[in-house]
Amino acid sequence: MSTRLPPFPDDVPIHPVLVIDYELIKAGNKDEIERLWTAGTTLGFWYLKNHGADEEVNGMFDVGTQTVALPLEEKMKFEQGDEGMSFGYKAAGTNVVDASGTRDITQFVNIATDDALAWPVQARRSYPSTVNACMVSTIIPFVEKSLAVNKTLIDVFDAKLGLPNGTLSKLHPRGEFSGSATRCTYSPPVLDRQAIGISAHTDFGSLSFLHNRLGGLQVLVPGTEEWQYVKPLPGHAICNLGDAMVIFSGGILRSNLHRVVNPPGAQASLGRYSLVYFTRPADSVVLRTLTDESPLIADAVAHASDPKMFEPGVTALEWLTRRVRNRRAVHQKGHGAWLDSGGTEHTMSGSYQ
Ligand SMILES: O=C(O)CCC(=O)C(=O)O
Ligand SMILES: [Fe+2]
Repeated sequence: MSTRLPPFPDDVPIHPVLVIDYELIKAGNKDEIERLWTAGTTLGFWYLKNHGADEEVNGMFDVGTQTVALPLEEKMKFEQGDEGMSFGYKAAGTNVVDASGTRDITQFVNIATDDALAWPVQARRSYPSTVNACMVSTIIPFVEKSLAVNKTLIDVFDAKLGLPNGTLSKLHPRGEFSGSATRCTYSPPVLDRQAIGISAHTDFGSLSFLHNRLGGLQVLVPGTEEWQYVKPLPGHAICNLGDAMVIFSGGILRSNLHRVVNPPGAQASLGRYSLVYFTRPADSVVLRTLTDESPLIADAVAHASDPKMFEPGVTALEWLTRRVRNRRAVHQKGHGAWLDSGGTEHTMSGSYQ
């Protein structure tokens, strides 16, 4: 599927995003680490090349395609439900994309890392047959690669934030239940209007390892109200930081608003598949700023305009559940649930919409 896609047009504005070389990061290259730090503290997005997961990523796109092709009735047996459970199948039209209640067009399946690592034992829930059939050949290898990449990157932020070695890593322990998951997404082509595939959001957890073939992803350009495309580059992942890292770092790190709209130009006629691995803190981790662990973070909080923002007083599981639940269409009577579906962008950019 990857070689014959229509090209991303060259006449739409694209946002400049730093390219980080994973091999150089692993080798401890100081300049590359500095560039990763710049990316994490300015936009919170970067491309990652040489991540070594191409084969697993290609396999996962096939898992996504096969799962989407199942009859809806079959997929609905694994639906997430309306109470904020993030694992399982999410049917198109079950979320809203704005305060007036417009339904989404995007379906996805989220596979819990806890289930991949416990396989064949069921840790969190069951999945469609296409997921089960590829667990050993494709999903577990993809999860292992993603865990390794994200841990390496998180360790770099740990050191740059002045935290005692492994502080952030300990908040993401492999042996404890978490919201970490693999997501295969599909949005059908919409040719007659500008459609929102995934509404404006910051990611809920710590670090996302995203793989795109078609355009459609846009970031809100910091300090403006303008959305710009992030152009998919072959072999390059797109990484972005989530709310938990903003909170842990007292706002030093950025979790930027992004959304998915129609792919641009000739790409608009194709259905859009994408793939993300989300690293999230253990369910029981209380989201709080690591002030006591780092003078740098303590200083950032001391100068923050709204330091209370970084003490939501909830666990990672509660944060995730609230954000997932409150975008479900069923909860949108009045505008309350939509307004309570946001993340750290409320004070970080002041431009949540
Ligand atoms: O599909 C994409 O490009 C982005 C997906 C995304 O932002 C998400 O699933 O959180
Ligand atoms: Fe996202």
